[in-house]
Amino acid sequence: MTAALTSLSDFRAALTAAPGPDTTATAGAAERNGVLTKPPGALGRLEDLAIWYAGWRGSARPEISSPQVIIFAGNHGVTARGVSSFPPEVTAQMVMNFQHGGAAINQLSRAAGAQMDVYAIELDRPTRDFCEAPAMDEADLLAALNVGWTSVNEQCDLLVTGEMGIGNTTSAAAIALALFGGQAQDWTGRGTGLDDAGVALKAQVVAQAVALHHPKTGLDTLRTLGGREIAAMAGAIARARVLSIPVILDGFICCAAAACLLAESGAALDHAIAGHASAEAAHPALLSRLGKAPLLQLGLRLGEGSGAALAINILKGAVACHSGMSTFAEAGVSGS
Ligand SMILES: O=C(O)c1ccc[n+]([C@@H]2O[C@H](COP(=O)([O-])O)[C@@H](O)[C@H]2O)c1
Ligand SMILES: Cc1cc2nc[nH]c2cc1C
Repeated sequence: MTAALTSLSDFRAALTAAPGPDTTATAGAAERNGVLTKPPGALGRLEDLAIWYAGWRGSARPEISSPQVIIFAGNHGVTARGVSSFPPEVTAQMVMNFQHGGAAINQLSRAAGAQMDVYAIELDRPTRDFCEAPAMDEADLLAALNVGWTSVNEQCDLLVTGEMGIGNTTSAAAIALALFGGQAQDWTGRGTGLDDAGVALKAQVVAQAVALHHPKTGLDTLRTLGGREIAAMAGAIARARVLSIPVILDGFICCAAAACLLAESGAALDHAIAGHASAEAAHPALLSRLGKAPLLQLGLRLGEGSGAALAINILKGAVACHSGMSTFAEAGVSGS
């Protein structure tokens, strides 16, 4: 089992020191891609995906056989301000639903052939209302990062992190505002279904929180404005980076977690792609700040890792073509 980190500086150091992709495998995969039985470029983005995946797995002809989907759940003190259209008890109720196999992500994980794990993190101890105080202290942040860090199956060959947390689009909007600037309205959306008046109130909450803390680093942004499930996603994505396990990012909240890592290290997300653009209004802008183009755009706004889980099969398709197709020479097909 993965050992827990003992300090935030250990976390930073591990993230910064993580190795990049295997350039020999990348070059080998690019060469193989050039001789497969198809017109050059005919598989479009699938070709780039397969070569990228090959580099991270250290093999010019890789396979995807063991994806892992991990769902983290947390509760948010800021829900007391009326920022969500659902009550906070839904977080724990949905955790039960995940555990009984009844949620969308259970079905999508099964359809993708993925192992699915669920971590409910101190649901009866919500983070503090970040309009009044930092959401977490350093010990809370480290504990939540460690839930994610230690949850990654070292044998998996692809990771999706998803979340459940009523109120967490407020937290994600505050993180985006703190890291990327602009106006609170630019990052504030409807979440589970607020009306216009609700969105206006939520934007005030987001502005107030960022004005109170204006954090200077990615980890301090996570601590002051984040939530436990958001920190756990960051911990898992970072652990995957250290283990060279490719990651598919999910919606607005998952990308806010990822953005905190990017603020710590410019190469922190090189092992990650964007599964989809969610219907949360600011998600496309957040993806562009991460430098990621989404694979899917289906109008999803569920969270739970749902869009990323759907994208597993696209990546599987890319890698299956890359590794399974015959070359022109093998198939006796004439080249151009
Ligand atoms: O993934 C997204 O882009 C997304 C967009 C809107 C809502 N959600 C989900 O809805 C919950 C947060 O919405 P809210 O309105 O309570 O902040 C949380 O459980 C998320 O998983 C997720
Ligand atoms: C029912 C429900 C399911 C969810 N799954 C992720 N976020 C959610 C929010 C609600 C409200």
